[in-house]
Amino acid sequence: MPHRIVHMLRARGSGRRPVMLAIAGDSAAGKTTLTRGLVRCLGADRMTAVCVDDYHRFDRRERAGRPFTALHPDCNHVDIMEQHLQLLSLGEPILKPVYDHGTGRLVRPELVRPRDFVIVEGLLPLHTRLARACFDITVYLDPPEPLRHAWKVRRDCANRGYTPGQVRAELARREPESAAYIRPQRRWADIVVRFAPVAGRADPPDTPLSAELLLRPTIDHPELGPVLAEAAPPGGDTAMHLRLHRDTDGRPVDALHVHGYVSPEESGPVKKAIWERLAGRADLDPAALGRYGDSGASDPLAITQLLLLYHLLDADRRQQAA
Ligand SMILES: Nc1ncnc2c1ncn2[C@@H]1O[C@H](COP(=O)(O)OP(=O)(O)OP(=O)(O)O)[C@@H](O)[C@H]1O
Ligand SMILES: O=C(CO)[C@H](O)[C@H](O)COP(=O)(O)O
Repeated sequence: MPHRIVHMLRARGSGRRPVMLAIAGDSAAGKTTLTRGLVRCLGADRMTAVCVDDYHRFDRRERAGRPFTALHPDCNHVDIMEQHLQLLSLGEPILKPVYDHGTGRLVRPELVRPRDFVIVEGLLPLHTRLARACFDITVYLDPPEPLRHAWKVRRDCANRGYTPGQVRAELARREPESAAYIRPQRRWADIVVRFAPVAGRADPPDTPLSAELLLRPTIDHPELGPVLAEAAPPGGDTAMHLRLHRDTDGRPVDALHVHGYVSPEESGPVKKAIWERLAGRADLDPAALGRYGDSGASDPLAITQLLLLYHLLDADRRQQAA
């Protein structure tokens, strides 16, 4: 059982090993946006970010003639990705392949030495049991499909040389593989994050998207109830709350909602309280959180990133105490 051996090796290893965070999701689900803020906040000298789309087996031209898309496990070196995740999780360097999204070509591999924290984002980081065994924290990004499609059209046309019609045709071609290989990874996430507009509200057009975070009991989350109650405005019209949801398997699960229209008076104390739980880390840069696109700023995104920082530092603290 190789995944059990990975669990054992990671638990037994003496000395510090990297804390591993997976961020899985479909193309243009927001993985890079979430990752970028974490790296900037914690510092690139302490955090390594790896994109597992680099393990594509075929370049864009070769893929065009195949019966599957970039989402299919057969279109990726999943076995090599697994080997590399195991090495990174034990603190060992890898020679990682590199896929250039601008040109669609596979280029010269790069040496990656894991720092204290490693974020692994991409299409299939939670696809196999062995890959999943390498992570301390797992996240799945789950925006509504129409929003993700709009993000993908905009991004692929601006940065990857596609026309809107090409992107829409590719999204349609990918749908069966999204259903078969990408979306099933949601099940393995400790935290499922959905950025979306709030239905039925007529907020000004630049209002950030709201965030809904399913906080599954597979890891220990910070106690947010009292913090939210304290920050709630008088009258009880709250823009941030914890509710009990039914997960896809019917089990109850906490869901944290942070609405895009949240006021700084309400979000400020909650951010401060989570920040204080980060053990007063003066070395973190809070200004890096909540940024998207060229100049967008979002409190729901900042709070999502703060919660992930909490988990990264908490996993690191537990590991050092063990
Ligand atoms: N929370 C958010 N609020 C507003 N826009 C967002 C948010 N998250 C992502 N976006 C926008 O969606 C687009 C796609 O995001 P991003 O590049 O982070 O996705 P990705 O999952 O890394 O994509 P891929 O895996 O295909 O490279 C970007 O234009 C980004 O600005
Ligand atoms: O799903 C994707 C993640 O970004 C890409 O589309 C995939 O990596 C292949 O890239 P492209 O076809 O744009 O060269």
